[in-house]
Amino acid sequence: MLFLKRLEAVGFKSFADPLTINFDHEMIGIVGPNGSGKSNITDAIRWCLGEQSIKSLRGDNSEDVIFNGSDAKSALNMAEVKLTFDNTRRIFNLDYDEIEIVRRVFRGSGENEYFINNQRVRLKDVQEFALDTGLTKSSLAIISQGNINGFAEAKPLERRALFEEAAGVAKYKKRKLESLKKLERSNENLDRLKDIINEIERKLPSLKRQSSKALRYKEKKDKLNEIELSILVKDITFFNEKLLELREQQKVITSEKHEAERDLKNKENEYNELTKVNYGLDNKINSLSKDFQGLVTEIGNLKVQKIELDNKKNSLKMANNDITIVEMLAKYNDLKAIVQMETEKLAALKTQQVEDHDSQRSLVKTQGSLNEQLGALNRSIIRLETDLEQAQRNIDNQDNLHPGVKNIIKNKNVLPGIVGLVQEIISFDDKYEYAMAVALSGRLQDIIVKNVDSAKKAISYLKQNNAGHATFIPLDRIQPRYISDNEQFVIKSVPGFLGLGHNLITTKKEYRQAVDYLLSRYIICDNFDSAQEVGQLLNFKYNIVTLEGEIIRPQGAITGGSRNAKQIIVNFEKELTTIREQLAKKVAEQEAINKQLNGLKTQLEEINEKISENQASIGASKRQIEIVEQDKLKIKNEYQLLTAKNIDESEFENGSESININEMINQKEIIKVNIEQQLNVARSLKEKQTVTLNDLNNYISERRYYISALQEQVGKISTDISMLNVKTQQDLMRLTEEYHMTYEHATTLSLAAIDNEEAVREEIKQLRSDLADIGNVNLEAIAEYQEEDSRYNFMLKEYEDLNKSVKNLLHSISEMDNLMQEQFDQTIKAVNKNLPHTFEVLFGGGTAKIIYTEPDNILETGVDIKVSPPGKNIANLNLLSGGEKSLVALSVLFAILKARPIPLVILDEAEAPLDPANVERFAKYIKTFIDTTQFLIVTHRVGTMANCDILYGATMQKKGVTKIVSIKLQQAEELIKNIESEGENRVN
Ligand SMILES: Nc1ncnc2c1ncn2[C@@H]1O[C@H](COP(=O)(O)OP(=O)(O)OP(=O)(O)O)[C@@H](O)[C@H]1O
Repeated sequence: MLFLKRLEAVGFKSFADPLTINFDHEMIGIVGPNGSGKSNITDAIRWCLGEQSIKSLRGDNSEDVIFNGSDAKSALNMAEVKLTFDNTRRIFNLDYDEIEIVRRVFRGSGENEYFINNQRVRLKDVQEFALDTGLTKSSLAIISQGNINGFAEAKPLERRALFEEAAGVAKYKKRKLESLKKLERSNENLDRLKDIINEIERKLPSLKRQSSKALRYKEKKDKLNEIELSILVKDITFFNEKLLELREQQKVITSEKHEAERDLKNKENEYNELTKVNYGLDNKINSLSKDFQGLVTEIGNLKVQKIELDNKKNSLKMANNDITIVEMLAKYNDLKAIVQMETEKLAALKTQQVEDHDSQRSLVKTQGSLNEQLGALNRSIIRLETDLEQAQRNIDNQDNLHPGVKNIIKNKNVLPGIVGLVQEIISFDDKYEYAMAVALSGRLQDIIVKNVDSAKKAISYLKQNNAGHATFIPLDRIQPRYISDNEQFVIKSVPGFLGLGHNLITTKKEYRQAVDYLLSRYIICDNFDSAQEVGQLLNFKYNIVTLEGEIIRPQGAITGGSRNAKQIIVNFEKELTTIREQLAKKVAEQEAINKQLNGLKTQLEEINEKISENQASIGASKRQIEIVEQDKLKIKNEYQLLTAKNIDESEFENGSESININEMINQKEIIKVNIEQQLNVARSLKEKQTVTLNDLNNYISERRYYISALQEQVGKISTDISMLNVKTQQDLMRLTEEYHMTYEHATTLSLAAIDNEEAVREEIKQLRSDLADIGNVNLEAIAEYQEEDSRYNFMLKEYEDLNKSVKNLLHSISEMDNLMQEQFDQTIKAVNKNLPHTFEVLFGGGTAKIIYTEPDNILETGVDIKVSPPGKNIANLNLLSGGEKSLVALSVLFAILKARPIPLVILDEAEAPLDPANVERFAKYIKTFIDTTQFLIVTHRVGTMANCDILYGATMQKKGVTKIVSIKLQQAEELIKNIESEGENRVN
């Protein structure tokens, strides 16, 4: 039978050159001198079929099979052997007519590669294949000179292996061994799983308790959180609405209060004016009363005088009077002098009066202009107050800020380390407004924070609440980069260079680093020409900004055009401060004018008093003149009466009109009536004004009371606002700290509806008390329990599966045992049937029998062999000669081949110990098996060679490199002769 079709090798042992041997015959002989590489062919076949024992391949390590180099050829780095089998009889369980097996090994890595029909396979696969060929270490399919006696000398158990191989149970045994190993591993795993399951079972009940307690806690806590969050949001919303309402109320009441205060002021002014008028009326009434009384007295005096004169006249007429004329004249002259003096005094008083009136007019004029100024000032103050309110509103609302920035600033109190915005910490001269706006463009709303950690927290806050984004400048991290001293020195001399950006900013010491960081690489120039010059000097390396707001960027890009400063830097704080300053200035001006007006008022009062006093003095002076004139007239009349002539014609220009006392009395009466009328008018006026004054006084009291009530309300609202602010802040803080969200974000959530707030608050109380009752819980126990429970179930399942597979393994082992036992026993029986015959053929008589050492334990029994060569009775195989031992082994091999054919048998000088007659018998007998077995025979024996179908000669034409050539029997015989004669020569 043709089985092994071809062997190809390169680099394997002495096969340095590529070698191909076509085994196209059933009985192939290989001949050649010692060391020519014949046995290397057998080694190559075994190695290719997965032989792992390097010792049996006559080497020390796996790389020893690679060609090591010789005088003729240097060493190779790889060995490769390829075997091509005929598989038309499907000896290999593969659906191919031809099977190629390749093995390679590489020097250095020692790595082996296996291929079956060009498919890379594992060693195990190739070894399974080898079992199908029967060409394994322990089989009788490869018999060499070295192990031919081994069969006879082996122990029964070692010999059993050979029959197992022949019975084809070796592969089941191998599988059984694997199954047993697997069984052992599975049992170990079962123990391990049992331990784990026990451990989990111990832990699980306590974990379950903890988990269900934690679940109860969590359920209540979640519920509490949910409704508490709703309540919190509801409260904040309510507080916000209430705050709006209160602020509106406060505004309305404050404006009402202002209105009332203005009204009060007007009424107080009115009251003061009226009081002043009343005071004037009192003076007038007093003065008129005084005049009236004076007139009454004068009229009375005149009447008495008239009576006296009438009496005197009568007595003078009756007797010589004693009154000296001289005395009368003297008296008269005295009175004349008094009149003279009094008239001069009167003239001086009138002059003074004119002057006082002038002063009074000038003061009134000044008062008028001051009042005008005051009016304008009041209007400015109202305007500024409105602006102030607007600025404050802008600050409160912070509408100019980006949403992210606004959110951070709003929550500044709950976020750590927030310092403020860039726009809040800087100030600079107004003339740099455009330049700074350009230099800081986009950075004004950067947020300065104390450190990187604060920035991180703020960013995660923004992320968590989806509240926009912002840029942060951490003071502990930023590193300003400055323009070098040399460069500064160069540009300082350029006319129009104003300074470096950071040097033109005023800020607190602690923010200096941030300002330097933002502006230290900006150069400020007064116009574009100087900016251009600076740029050229520094090779356009830095930003250069002009006062007009043009900017030359590094590498020369220019931005410019018209701008609106107000739109550039919207700094409400600054605006607020400016308005406050303006307002303070106007209020100071208002106070100064009020002060001036008060001074004027005092001056006017003084001048009015002076005028009234002067008026009174003029009146008194006039009255005095009148009285003295009357005295003069009296003397004149008496004189006339006495002397019947005028006292002094020159003195009495109206001498023709004699003074008539009656007439004087009449005149005085008329004046008196007139004064009386004036007095009545003044008194009734005063009465009316007193009523008005009282009314005003009452009104003023009422207004004051009303204002203080309003003030009280404003105070109360302020307290309420503060309280609400505190509550809102507390709730917002809880929202941030406990729920990690902003109010705005919370309002976007779908929260539990609160229909009955009282009930919900009651529920919160109940939940809190429930939670307190539950006490300490381990929330992680929930996940732990779930994990452990599913681990437990998983382990149980594993345990069951493994248990099942153990049972399956046991079952298949027992099946394999049965199969092996049956197959083994059948094979032994079949071999025993053939052995007597094969024994007899090879020994030329006698008999042999295979026996079990433990017939009751076929599965493990050793195998012995009883032989009886012709005429001999042998108790022990060791007693046989070397040749006999070889013949026993060969007869068993042939018995096996008869019982169960093996496709390939390799015999490496197996017949060497036999004598020529036995060699002949041996070779002829082989011939009877070639229908079912292919033989590869390494031989030196002519008898064998003569029976081979083809002979190959192994030579080493190149030193150390085997070459195989096909030779004829005659050439082989000559070759053998040469070898033998060379051997004899060496011996001689
Ligand atoms: N790795 C190797 N590299 C080179 N040559 C090797 C290597 N391994 C073995 N050889 C050579 O192979 C030869 C042995 O070959 P082999 O045993 O096949 O000879 P043989 O023809 O069977 O000899 P004999 O008739 O004495 O049994 C030796 O010369 C040995 O040096």
